[in-house]
Amino acid sequence: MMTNQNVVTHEVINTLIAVAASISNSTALPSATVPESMAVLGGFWGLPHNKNLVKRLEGAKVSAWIDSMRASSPTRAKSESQEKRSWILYHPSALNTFEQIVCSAKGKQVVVFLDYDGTLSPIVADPDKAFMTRKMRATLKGIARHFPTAIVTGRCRDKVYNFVKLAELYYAGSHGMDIKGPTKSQSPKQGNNNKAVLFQPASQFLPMIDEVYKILLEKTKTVPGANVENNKFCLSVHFRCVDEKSWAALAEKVRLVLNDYPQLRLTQGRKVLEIRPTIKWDKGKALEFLLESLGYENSNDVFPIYIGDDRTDEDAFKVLRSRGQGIGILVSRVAKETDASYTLQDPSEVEQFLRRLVEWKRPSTVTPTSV
Ligand SMILES: O=P(O)(O)OC[C@H]1O[C@H](O[C@H]2O[C@H](CO)[C@@H](O)[C@H](O)[C@H]2O)[C@H](O)[C@@H](O)[C@@H]1O
Repeated sequence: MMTNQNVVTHEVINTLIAVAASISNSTALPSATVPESMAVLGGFWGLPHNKNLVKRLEGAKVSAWIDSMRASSPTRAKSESQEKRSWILYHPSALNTFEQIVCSAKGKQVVVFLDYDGTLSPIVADPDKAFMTRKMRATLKGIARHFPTAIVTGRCRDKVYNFVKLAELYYAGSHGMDIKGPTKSQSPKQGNNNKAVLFQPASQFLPMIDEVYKILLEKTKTVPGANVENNKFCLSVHFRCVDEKSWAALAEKVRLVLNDYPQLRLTQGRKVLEIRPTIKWDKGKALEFLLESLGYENSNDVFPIYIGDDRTDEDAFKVLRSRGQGIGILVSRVAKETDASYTLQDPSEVEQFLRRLVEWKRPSTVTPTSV
């Protein structure tokens, strides 16, 4: 179905065609051959009068996804290159600058937001085995004792709860489209109120997501290593165990399926393509929703700390930047474009940072002197 929203103007189309033509190294179509209005089909530009151009545009889209996925999960870190050194200058280690960070947080309510995969658990080949260490769980427990704490993840909420297993946290699953508050309240603002917040802005998409999940399972079953994960309000197509030679073919299968679902969009993560509703909701909006639920909507006395490793975490880093509040910490060993202000290398550094936060907050114990 064509809506006003997905009809683009002649001018925009001409610009796109010129860009696409320059990408594919060919000449732009004369504007006279472009129809007056064209529908955007599932994020791909439908140009019925020139099939070759359509193919080139679609090809460009698929390779852009693949390039983006590669950039999100580089296979090895470049050694201390000039690029990395200057990146670190602008995004210093949150461990090396810990005193500076807590100095800015002094007198404010710290609220902790944590992505799951690649942040609390190391990246592994099998998404069902992305376990957190016991040490991380113990540290998280300590964090939740002192600060309101939320897990903000692309995963299905129930699945991430089964990994984390802490009832005192907020959980924002499916990229924030499924939010639930603690069932065991510890946060200072909540007192003993055990009422769980529940917010699901994409619930009308559930039947469509289920339908697309089944189609994708069927269409990708011939690609060795491909794995489709149902994250309730969104889906993940995993490329990690697929031979790189087959990536383009797998991405093309995904694109073809999505052509029939213009209400779904696609984002790229670490060797994963994520399919989700086109609603304006992301991890940044989830962060704002949670701050509001905690009563810090217009407060200057709050200091949110968001830690994440993925492109989807950038939405949350951007929100913090524009609010001018708190800090974003990117988990990465390699230089990446980011709106985060600080970095940590891997989940073990995340655990060290969180442990230092607990120690900072814990009242120092005075040893009684014996007479
Ligand atoms: O927002 P996140 O918590 O970072 O979730 C994003 C995706 O994470 C998971 O995939 C990633 O981790 C897997 C396990 O380490 C790894 O095998 C995969 O290659 C990574 O992309 C999760 O399985 C996805 O559903 C999430 O979308």
